[in-house]
Amino acid sequence: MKPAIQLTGVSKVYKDKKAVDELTLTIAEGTVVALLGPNGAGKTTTVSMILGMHQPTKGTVKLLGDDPRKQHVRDRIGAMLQDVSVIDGLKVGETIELFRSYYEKPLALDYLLKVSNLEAERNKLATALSGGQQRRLGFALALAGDPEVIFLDEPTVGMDVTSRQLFWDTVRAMAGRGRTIVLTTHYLDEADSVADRIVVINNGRIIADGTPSEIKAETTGRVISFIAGPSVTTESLQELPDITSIEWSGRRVKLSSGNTDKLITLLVEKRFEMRDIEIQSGGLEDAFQALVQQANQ
Ligand SMILES: Nc1ncnc2c1ncn2[C@@H]1O[C@H](COP(=O)(O)OP(=O)(O)OP(=O)(O)O)[C@@H](O)[C@H]1O
Repeated sequence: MKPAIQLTGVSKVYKDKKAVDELTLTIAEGTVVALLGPNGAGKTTTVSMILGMHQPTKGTVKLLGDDPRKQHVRDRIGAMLQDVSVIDGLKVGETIELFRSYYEKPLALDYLLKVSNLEAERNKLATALSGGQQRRLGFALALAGDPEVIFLDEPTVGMDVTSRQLFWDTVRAMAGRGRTIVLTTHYLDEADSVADRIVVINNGRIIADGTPSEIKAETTGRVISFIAGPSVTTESLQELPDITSIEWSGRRVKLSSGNTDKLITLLVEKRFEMRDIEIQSGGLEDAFQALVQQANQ
């Protein structure tokens, strides 16, 4: 499989902050890759270097085998970034038409309106769209030139459930047509269901890389959850060994651990007040929390 994106020893330093640290990553054509990481991990910086918007302090970036700033490369990529800038005075349909006119073989206007769920807004001024609708317009604009590589930076923020579903169906359909898709998201369930590969970044470095099931398997962690009695506090739980994360939802507490057998024994021995106990295999969310926590230790 030919690489669509190649980063070799890429670093980006802003004044005294190393946002990206010696990142080496190859993304094959036709794959959907999710870049995950906590706030400030370096995801957006990485994407902006792949797009040629920022220059690396060190290392090399190749997009479709060449410098991302070259016009023939730019013509073959589409990006939906966090800020969508709409053009004053243009309607939705006109905005999409304008973007289509930049490309040799654009996708049809009707198709773009359909997949962005903006058919009803076609004659509205783009500036009059809601935040979620503007993001969907950003998606239509990113796809306008039928790009070979598509970048989606936190694409579904502010989208309603129907638009989100349609959005991911379209992304999968684009991947089915051999397009390469790189996305960043904080919605791990979306990454789990849509990505072929997940790359976890923390402090500018890759801390895990694999299929969603490989990432989940990497942390053998499982989850114990129970409804906690009044005496159970975060502090009392933190005294127990092997807990990788503690999450509360009302009085239900969810504990992730690499050794749930030992943990449940300790919880019983130490007479923690518990009812309605459940033990589950950890999902991507738990694997992600555990990976970031391990990396920060
Ligand atoms: N233009 C800039 N000048 C200085 N520091 C910057 C700049 N852009 C990013 N940074 C810093 O670089 C680090 C990585 O930021 P980046 O936006 O790439 O993270 P991210 O993983 O995309 O985060 P988020 O999930 O919050 O979007 C952060 O510490 C951020 O404060």
